[in-house]
Amino acid sequence: MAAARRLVAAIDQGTTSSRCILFDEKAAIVAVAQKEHRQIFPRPGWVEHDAAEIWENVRDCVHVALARAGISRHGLAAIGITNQRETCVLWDRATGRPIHNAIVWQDTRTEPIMAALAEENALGRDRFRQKTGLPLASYFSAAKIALILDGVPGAREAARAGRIAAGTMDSWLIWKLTGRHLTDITNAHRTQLVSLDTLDWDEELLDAFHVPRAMLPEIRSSSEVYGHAQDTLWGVPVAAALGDQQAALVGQGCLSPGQAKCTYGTGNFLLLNTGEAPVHSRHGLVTTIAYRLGDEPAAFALEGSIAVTGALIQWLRDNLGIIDTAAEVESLAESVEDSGGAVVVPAFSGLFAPHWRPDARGIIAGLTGYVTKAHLARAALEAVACQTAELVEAMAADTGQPFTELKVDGGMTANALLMQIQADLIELPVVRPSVIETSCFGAAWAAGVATGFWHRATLPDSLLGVDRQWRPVRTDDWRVSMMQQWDKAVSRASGWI
Ligand SMILES: Nc1ncnc2c1ncn2[C@@H]1O[C@H](COP(=O)(O)OP(=O)(O)O)[C@@H](O)[C@H]1O
Ligand SMILES: O=P(O)(O)OC[C@H](O)CO
Repeated sequence: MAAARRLVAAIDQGTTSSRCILFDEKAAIVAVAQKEHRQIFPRPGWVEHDAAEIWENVRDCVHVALARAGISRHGLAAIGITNQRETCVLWDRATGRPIHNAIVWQDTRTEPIMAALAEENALGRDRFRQKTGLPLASYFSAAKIALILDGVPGAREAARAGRIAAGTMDSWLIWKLTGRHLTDITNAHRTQLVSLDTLDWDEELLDAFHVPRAMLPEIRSSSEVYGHAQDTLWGVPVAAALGDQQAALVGQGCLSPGQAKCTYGTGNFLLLNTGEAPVHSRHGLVTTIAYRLGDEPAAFALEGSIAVTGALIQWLRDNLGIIDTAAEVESLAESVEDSGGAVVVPAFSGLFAPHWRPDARGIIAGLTGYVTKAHLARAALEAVACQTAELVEAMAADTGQPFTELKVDGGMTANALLMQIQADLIELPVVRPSVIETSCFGAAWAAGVATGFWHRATLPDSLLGVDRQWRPVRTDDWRVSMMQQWDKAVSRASGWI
């Protein structure tokens, strides 16, 4: 009998969809399965997901991917998880059912709680930031957990008594797969309940956000065997979890200080590995945990987070109907030479880095009768590139070390026009690897290393080659005028509510 084929499965539980990708030992993609889930918008600024639906989708994706690869669970060496961060779910430990929809990272309803904390809590705005590396923003999970506890009758008492569990999506999936309540440090930190000093749940933060410790998972490294899957995936080791942006950093092979990548998905996230000590930003970036591989010390990163990039293209498709598919935005935008003076600021959830303006809302500025849907498509791509250029600049200012190139990945990097605009705006080469699913690959690699499928010394980027590069071609004048227009539009969008 032929030896069973050994593959590693990455589960990527993203904002809009879940997918499973199977990699072989050469990091080649053997099979992919993907399923979208409902975006639930109960009110403006509110965004929810049904965690039970997500679990079903994840399970289906794994089984479809296995079928496409022609293998059974016996052919799987390990499962690694990567996930949308900050989105959190509370469930009943006895029934395993969520007690409320998951509240998504983009949801802005905790803004008043964060504003009150900044004013009233003894820690104060600066101390929160110093302690956690994160600003007081609705983006992070802690206040979302408290909001559910206060909104569901009896939930707070049940949580104190240990009957309700809370977790980010990694934790929910590990629970569903293995029955164990764990999370990895990269995800745990994004709740804003972990201090950078101890890398553990922090009593002062738990108190400030009114989150009972009894409901929180045990914090583990990003790469170790957490447990073995049950039911139809019986026995497969679940051996890695990383927030999707951290997983992309790992997948791009940015395992040394000074290495950075930008992922273009629903939002954009630029992460720079800063090594074993946290670096605090003076330019609106956040300090985050990059990864902790088994017993190795944790690595930190500086992060620039943009809430809306790919989501803007989805909005053009789903809400305005000016394109049928996300990919069509490229040919539409290419049919014109510029945006015709239109500037889009997609501040749907306020503005994240480097501005942190919860009071901003989206605007389209510079409209005249000349502007067509093609100009809007181009303005949308320019908005993505301008926001990213701001992050590159902030990071260079924080570290005093300008990048020499920008490594990119994620769904939007299929858009060559966007990549060219990006290279022109940052005046640097933009480099795309052969596998743009780097979050999945990073999670697969971390799970593979934990189970001996890959050797720790086999660095992820040695398995991935470069697919394409874009070099800057436009003039300085063009770049300066683009950024000036952008700054002007950002100031108009800020303070809108
Ligand atoms: N060719 C394209 N041009 C522009 N945007 C695209 C293109 N293809 C996909 N996108 C956008 O990229 C996002 C999907 O990327 P992906 O990395 O799968 O995101 P996520 O992991 O956040 O769900 C969607 O928001 C979609 O609108
Ligand atoms: O689902 P994605 O890829 O848009 O990622 C979302 C981020 O993790 C939010 O912090």
